[in-house]
Amino acid sequence: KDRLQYPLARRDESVVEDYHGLKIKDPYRWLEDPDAEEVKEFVQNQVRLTDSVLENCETKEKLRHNITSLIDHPRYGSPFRRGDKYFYFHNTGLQAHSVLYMQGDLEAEPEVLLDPNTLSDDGTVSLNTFSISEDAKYLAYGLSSSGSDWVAIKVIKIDDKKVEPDTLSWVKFSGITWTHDTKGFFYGRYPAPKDGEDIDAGTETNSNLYHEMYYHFLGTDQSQDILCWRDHENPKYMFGAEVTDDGKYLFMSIGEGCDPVNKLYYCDLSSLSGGLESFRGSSTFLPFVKLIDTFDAQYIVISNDDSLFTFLTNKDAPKYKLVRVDLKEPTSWTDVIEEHEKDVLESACVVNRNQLVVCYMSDVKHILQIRDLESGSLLHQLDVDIGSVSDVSARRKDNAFFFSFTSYLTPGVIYKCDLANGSPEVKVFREVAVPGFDREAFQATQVFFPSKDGTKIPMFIVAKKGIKLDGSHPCLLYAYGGFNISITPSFSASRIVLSKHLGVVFCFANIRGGGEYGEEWHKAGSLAKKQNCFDDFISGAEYLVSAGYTQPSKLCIEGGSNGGLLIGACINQRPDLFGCALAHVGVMDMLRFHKFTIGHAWTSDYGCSENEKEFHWLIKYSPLHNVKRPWEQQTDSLVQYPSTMLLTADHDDRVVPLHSLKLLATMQHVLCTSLENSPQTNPIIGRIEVKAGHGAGRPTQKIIDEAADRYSFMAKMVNATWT
Ligand SMILES: O=C(NCC(=O)N1CCC[C@H]1C(=O)O)OCc1ccccc1
Repeated sequence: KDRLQYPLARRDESVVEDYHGLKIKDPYRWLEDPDAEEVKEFVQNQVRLTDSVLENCETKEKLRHNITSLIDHPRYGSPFRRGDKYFYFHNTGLQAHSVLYMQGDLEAEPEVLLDPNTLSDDGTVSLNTFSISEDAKYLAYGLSSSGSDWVAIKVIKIDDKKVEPDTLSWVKFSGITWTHDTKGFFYGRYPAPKDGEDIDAGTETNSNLYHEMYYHFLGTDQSQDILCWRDHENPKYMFGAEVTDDGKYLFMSIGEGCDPVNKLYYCDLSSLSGGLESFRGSSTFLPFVKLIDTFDAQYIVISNDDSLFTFLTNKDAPKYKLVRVDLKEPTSWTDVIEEHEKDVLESACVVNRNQLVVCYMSDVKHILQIRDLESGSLLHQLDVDIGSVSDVSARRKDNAFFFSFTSYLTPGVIYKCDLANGSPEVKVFREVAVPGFDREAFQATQVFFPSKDGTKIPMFIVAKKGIKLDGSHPCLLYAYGGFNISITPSFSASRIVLSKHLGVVFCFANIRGGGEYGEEWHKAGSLAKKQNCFDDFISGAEYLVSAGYTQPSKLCIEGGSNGGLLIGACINQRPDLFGCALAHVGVMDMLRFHKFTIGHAWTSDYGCSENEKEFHWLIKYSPLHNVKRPWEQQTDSLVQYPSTMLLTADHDDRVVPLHSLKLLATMQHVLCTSLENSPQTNPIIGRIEVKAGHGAGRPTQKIIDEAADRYSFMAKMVNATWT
């Protein structure tokens, strides 16, 4: 590849910061201001460079066409019930967003309730959250613009589908929780930014602190909402509301980061003499009882019979268990379902009056069981395929429930499980066929490879059937590795196209930091042990090479957000091991991430550079601070970094674009422009999207366009040929 002409970016050598006695330079600090003309110019120069590289990626249009046609199949969400109606989401195939439908019963003619595609002509307005009142009279929904985390809440009256005047602003990281009298709902927000009106919400970087919980009375102005709770002593606290199935209790969970731990307060709504109205105009908070007032563990409300409650918790149970307590005797807890010695108890919900639908994750595959609510004892095990169960939709008063199933080679099936007559009857409720996809042509296997410290790491490998393990195949290795998030099997149209037409073997490594084996697995990839994530991922790559799936020059690694950090760290640590690297919206500046938007919440996994001990963890792997020209001792020559694409977007206010921009400038300087005859011929480029954010709510066309860009870049860089 001929060497690229990179745009030069100013280095401000005067920016030096003292971290606990260590002086650290930050010459691209100026890239942190999205509104600065110089930054806009830097972005334009990078976009021009990337466009010139992408023009020569021959498979782009074929990929776009094939991904479009494979995505163009009908997709459904599990139906869910409110009142006596059914509701479900459906996308005919290429709609920018799924549409919310409702039906009187499962055979009735469905009618559109909310079509987010009508809310903008370019699909940049998306549905972030929603909730239908208990009596199915109202739908409250939160809209995001350009992929920002900021939400505006609106309300529709269901019988005439008229949009009500209610409009709630500056909502963020919030659900919508109706009281069962349908008088209104609880939600979370931040104080409006001082110059709030004229910011392009989602492009600002300031820190989100002082979250608040409010209650909105239907039909009134937001200024009339009552402030239920906030905590000025703890600016990082965030509040989530939930009303119990019987409508009696408001539960508020309090978190201060991303760890699976929360305080849990509750308010007996029936005990409020004048109801919530009596708090209008008053400055007193709701009267909460502090059931749990520490961050020792996570507590999730599963069900209650009056004051007798069932919770899902990881208290003394890193793989979770079900416990019971009577609010009248809040110190005596009993186990309902004990912690399993290997499998993670992921969810439980009440159905059929006195039964539980319980979902375990066992070696990254899901198991569904029916259990007795009172005793927790196992009644039935549902035999589902190897893959992922999601979207379990059940109500205590119903004797049937729905759940979705997907896997690498199963686009999507919705099952209905009927419990009316004793043993469960599971039937396919909806199954989508994907024209042009023949699952028999592929094979999905799970392997366990040893990491650097010997820990066995699960990995899924998907390839065309019968490939020879001769190291000749292009390979795409993906992982995340953080925040207790598990990467379970799912269908990816774009990866099927890569496999079918470019012979790509695609893999998912379940590295530490995720939730695959519960909280111990998460902790083993966090804080002082974050390097385990990188070791696991590197070992996975070495396994794929040694087992003959691929070779370094044909291996592409991909990850997003915390997974983008993974990619940034791994190309710094092992530039020789990969031919291509795709890092989406990565956290790249580990010394400053906590200063922007919601970054402060991630110190639970990363620590914070303001703490000396934690600073020394972070400086060792921070992508921005560990870019150096690779030198190969044995050949006494410079090897180069893999071809690298950093992807970000102007309205990403989850992981602000400055992370990718600073890393891009640093890599181009250290590896390319600061060296006359730089050996770096592999491109180092940035794909910077406009009117787009972190990923949630991205319209279908933008998903397709980005996939075509990044995978045609990959195809060219690993010399994959189209067949
Ligand atoms: O920040 C996150 N989630 C973590 C997140 O989005 N992260 C964590 C690291 C970078 C990025 C990612 O990997 O997507 O969500 C916002 C939130 C809501 C409620 C309570 C705390 C925080």
